[in-house]
Amino acid sequence: MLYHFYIQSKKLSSVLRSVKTLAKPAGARGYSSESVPDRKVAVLGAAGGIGQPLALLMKLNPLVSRLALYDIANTPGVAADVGHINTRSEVAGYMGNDQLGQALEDSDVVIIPAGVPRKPGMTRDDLFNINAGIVKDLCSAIAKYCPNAIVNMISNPVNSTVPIAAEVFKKAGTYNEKKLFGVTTLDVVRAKTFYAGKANVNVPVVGGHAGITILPLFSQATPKANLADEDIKALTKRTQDGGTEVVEAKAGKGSATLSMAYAGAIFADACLKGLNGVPDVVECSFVQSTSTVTELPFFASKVRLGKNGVEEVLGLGPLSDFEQEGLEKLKPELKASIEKGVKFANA
Ligand SMILES: NC(=O)c1ccc[n+]([C@@H]2O[C@H](COP(=O)([O-])OP(=O)(O)OC[C@H]3O[C@@H](n4cnc5c(N)ncnc54)[C@H](O)[C@@H]3O)[C@@H](O)[C@H]2O)c1
Ligand SMILES: O=C(O)C[C@H](O)C(=O)O
Repeated sequence: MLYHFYIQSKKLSSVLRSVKTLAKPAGARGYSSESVPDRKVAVLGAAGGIGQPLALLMKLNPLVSRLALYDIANTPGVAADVGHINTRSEVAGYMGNDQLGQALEDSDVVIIPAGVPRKPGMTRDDLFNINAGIVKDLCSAIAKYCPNAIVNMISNPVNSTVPIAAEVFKKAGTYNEKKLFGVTTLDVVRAKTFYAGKANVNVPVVGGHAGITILPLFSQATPKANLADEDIKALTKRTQDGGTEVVEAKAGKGSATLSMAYAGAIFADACLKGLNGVPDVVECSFVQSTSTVTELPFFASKVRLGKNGVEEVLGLGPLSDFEQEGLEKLKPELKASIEKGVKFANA
């Protein structure tokens, strides 16, 4: 079990090895002692199903020096618990709107898993009415207290919450398209797992984060398995329905939390590495897009991360006929979700 986790966790190995490596000088981890920058990460929704294991994984990340855990309830307990782990970062818990500013001040990266999860029979869009307001308020506070932070949006529906965040930041005059990310890493994690069992593969997943808007590009998998078209179709559907598979298995007790915390920790780690100047950090993410990718204003693409957030949004690359068809099919739904978010933020 642990062995499997190790194999799957190659990208997160620096995080998971941190307990051991923290006993060594910082230089042993690829940074000289002087060059390990001070980095504050805030998790909003830190007492939730994703928030708690994500707080744990961020506490294990040696790139984090300050960890702020914010929620509307229960953060003192989570912060006390996580804070006893003897790794680099100092942990502080913040609870309630009065403490949100303190939680956010000076943050380099803000991760948002705040909001309600799905129950069986619901779509992610069914969460819009509650989560849109939560995200809008949290983003207004980000604009006020840490306008330069990188934002990792986990709260669903990501296809709409990211455009909401963009509009809030635009209104506040703080929008930086290079620093706003919808976290779609779980789609990549699933595509890799379903495609190749436990092996270390790379599969880009583009589009958005809901049903058919999730488009895994198995034709670009490396290393490539020799699979029949029917198998690729089945893998695509399973990746698109991965969230629903977990929601149904949890039978009313929420959606993916542990795999999401893992995925969120990988993405936040990539953002921190980019900020710290580590070269060639590439992850898929739902970001502001351009006509060189598609006509849609936001789209999940391979993104090169750097000191300022997005360094480069990479093109889609060659698509198979099946993927090209999937791309055309997803556009109307993704466009409508983006427009719904924009309209809500400007109402
Ligand atoms: N992007 C993805 O791939 C992905 C994957 C899984 C889940 N999600 C989404 O993440 C969200 C959270 O899921 P969960 O399972 O952790 O839910 P959860 O209910 O277990 O936790 C949510 C937490 O958010 C907190 N919260 C609510 N309003 C808040 C506010 N205004 N400020 C701060 N915190 C607030 C709650 O108190 C709770 O602790 C859901 O919207 C879910 O759909 C996204
Ligand atoms: O499916 C959900 O509602 C949660 C999340 O978006 C997921 O993909 O697991």
